[in-house]
Amino acid sequence: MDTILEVSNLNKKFTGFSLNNVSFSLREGCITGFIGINGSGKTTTIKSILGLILKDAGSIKFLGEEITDHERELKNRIGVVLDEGYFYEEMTLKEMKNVIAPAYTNWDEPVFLSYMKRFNLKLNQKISTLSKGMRMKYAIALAISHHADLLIMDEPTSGLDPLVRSELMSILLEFMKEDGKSVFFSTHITSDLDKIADMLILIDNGNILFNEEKDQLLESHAIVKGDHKLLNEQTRQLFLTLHETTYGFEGITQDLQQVRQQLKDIVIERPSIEDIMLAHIGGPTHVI
Ligand SMILES: Nc1ncnc2c1ncn2[C@@H]1O[C@H](COP(=O)(O)OP(=O)(O)OP(=O)(O)O)[C@@H](O)[C@H]1O
Repeated sequence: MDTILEVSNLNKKFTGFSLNNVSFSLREGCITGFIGINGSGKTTTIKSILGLILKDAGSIKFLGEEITDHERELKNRIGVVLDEGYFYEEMTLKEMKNVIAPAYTNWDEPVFLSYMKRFNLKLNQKISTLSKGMRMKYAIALAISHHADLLIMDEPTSGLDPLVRSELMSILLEFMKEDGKSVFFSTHITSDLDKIADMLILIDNGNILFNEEKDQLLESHAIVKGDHKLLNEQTRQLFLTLHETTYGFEGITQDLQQVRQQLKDIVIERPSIEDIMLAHIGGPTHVI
């Protein structure tokens, strides 16, 4: 599968926070979830990719070309949905569209109008009167009406109810039906990714901790529960995180084969993406 976007050694320093040699690549035809807790660096990474903040160092290649060298041409092929919708509140949806559309050479008005209809959005409605869900749908309609190959979204599901979140997931899956499309979206609501993500990238404190296929990640990790007596210095090493009480333990392992060999009478369960994320950043898993 071809690489659509390649981020190499991206560095950005703020007082008290830095992106440290952030490197990852996005594959064509994949939905990639960019996960991490609040303040881990997701927005900073996305804004650096889009040139909305100036990176200190690093390279960002879109389809093999340095993005800053062919900015206008390459950005024509990227659709963007940002956390703070960069809209003028007093404008109507039509007026705002008239500001945005000319920036894209491939703008497709009939496609835009079909999304408006489908999302039940009125062109003469003011931006300020949109609910959060409607605002998100409007932002998506604007982002995908110029035949973008890559859709980049920063926390698109934040603040949305489960119904709208699930609608959004369906829209993304539909967008992916056409050949050569890719989606990169950041979220801390990892349950949104259970059904739709192909790849997962975890960032923590400005460092990439993993960039792997979702199914592979779910298969290579397991929740293990057992009697406290099974734990010793050696068996403890088999776990990424471990919660112990006087009665039992619960841990997440990446080495199930060794766990099965060394620990008997254990219960093994499938972890969620959230369990895996928290295990890698050293946060709490379940409370026993
Ligand atoms: N312009 C800025 N100046 C100084 N610090 C900043 C600036 N922008 C972001 N930061 C800091 O960088 C860190 C990472 O922020 P960022 O918004 O990238 O995290 P995030 O993973 O997107 O978080 P969230 O999920 O809460 O949106 C935070 O500590 C934030 O305060």
